[in-house]
Amino acid sequence: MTVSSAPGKVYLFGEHAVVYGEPAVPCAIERRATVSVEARDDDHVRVEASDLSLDGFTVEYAGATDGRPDVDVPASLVEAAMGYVDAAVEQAREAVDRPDAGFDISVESSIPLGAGLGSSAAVTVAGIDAATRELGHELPVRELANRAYRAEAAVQDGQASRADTFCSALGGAVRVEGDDCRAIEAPNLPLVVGFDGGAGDTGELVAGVRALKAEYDFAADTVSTIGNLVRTGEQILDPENEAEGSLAELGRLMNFNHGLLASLGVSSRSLDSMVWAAREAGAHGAKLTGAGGGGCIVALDPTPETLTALQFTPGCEEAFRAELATDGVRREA
Ligand SMILES: Nc1ncnc2c1ncn2[C@@H]1O[C@H](COP(=O)(O)OP(=O)(O)OP(=O)(O)O)[C@@H](O)[C@H]1O
Ligand SMILES: C[C@@](O)(CCO)CC(=O)[O-]
Ligand SMILES: [Mg+2]
Repeated sequence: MTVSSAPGKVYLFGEHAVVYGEPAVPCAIERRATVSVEARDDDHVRVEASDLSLDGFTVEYAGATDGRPDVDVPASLVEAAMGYVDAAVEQAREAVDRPDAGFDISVESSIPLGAGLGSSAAVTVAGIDAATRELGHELPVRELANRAYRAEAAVQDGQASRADTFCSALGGAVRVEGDDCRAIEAPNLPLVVGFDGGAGDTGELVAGVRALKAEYDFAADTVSTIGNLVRTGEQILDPENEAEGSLAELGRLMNFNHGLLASLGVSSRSLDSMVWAAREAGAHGAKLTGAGGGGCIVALDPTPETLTALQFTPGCEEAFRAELATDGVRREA
């Protein structure tokens, strides 16, 4: 059996706009998905994913792509649930040129699903890494990130950036602009996450922004304004420019970024109320993170105030400090 884990992430800046070639800065956080893979003698794939919101289920199905699990839930739900694991299996088979390889897979994760913390990227990165290693191939981390990107893009109908998967594979803080993916010096930021217990569908939310952008020039301008904001933010993050007041300025940009995302229709009542709770508690700034629609916000606050305020905010189910994960994909014993 081969086991790999990979971290989730928060976006300091730039989600959604990154899909259209603008830069973004995600940071990996110490919440991980762990995928265990064992090769089988046949071409079946059996997946145990006890953290899925379908209340946990086990399925087994045959064949390379056409076999569908025989479970008593609507096909669309199963597809949504299994899409990323399926796509990871396809990428692993292709990487080692074993189209008929079968696997027993089990997924455990401390990253809430569909909540903006990159659970899909973490599962995909860890899944491809464990499955290829199980077949005796160790992919270089950039190739792993590239394959994980292709898997996410396939599930999200071609609408994905490289940001989540690159960040999860590499760990730390990264900067992604189109195909240009690089590690940046990881700032030690006082990040606080609030989670409303809900989820959003990344594919749908991305499609919504794409439609707005196609309909209105000012929505397209909003997307490029997010890009400009990220370029300003990364200068403040640059350790060479670090100055007193940097945190306050980063926070102000996060607030601005949240407003722009909200105008693109990807916030929600509970995300907005957690953002305001954080601001009123004295956070330097707060914004939704990831695709939005529900899920998580990220705030900047070195004091305990935001964490405490979020714990008492109606609609916030969980709040925690997010430590930067310096390890990306990790080969577990
Ligand atoms: N523990 C898990 N086991 C199996 N599949 C998982 C697990 N966690 C996430 N996934 C897959 O990822 C999907 C959620 O991905 P989605 O991109 O919608 O949200 P996210 O990655 O958590 O948030 P975002 O993309 O906004 O950062 C789930 O529907 C499931 O297919
Ligand atoms: C919304 C989005 O920008 C981030 C989701 O975590 C989509 C993507 O980059 O693929
Ligand atoms: Mg995702």
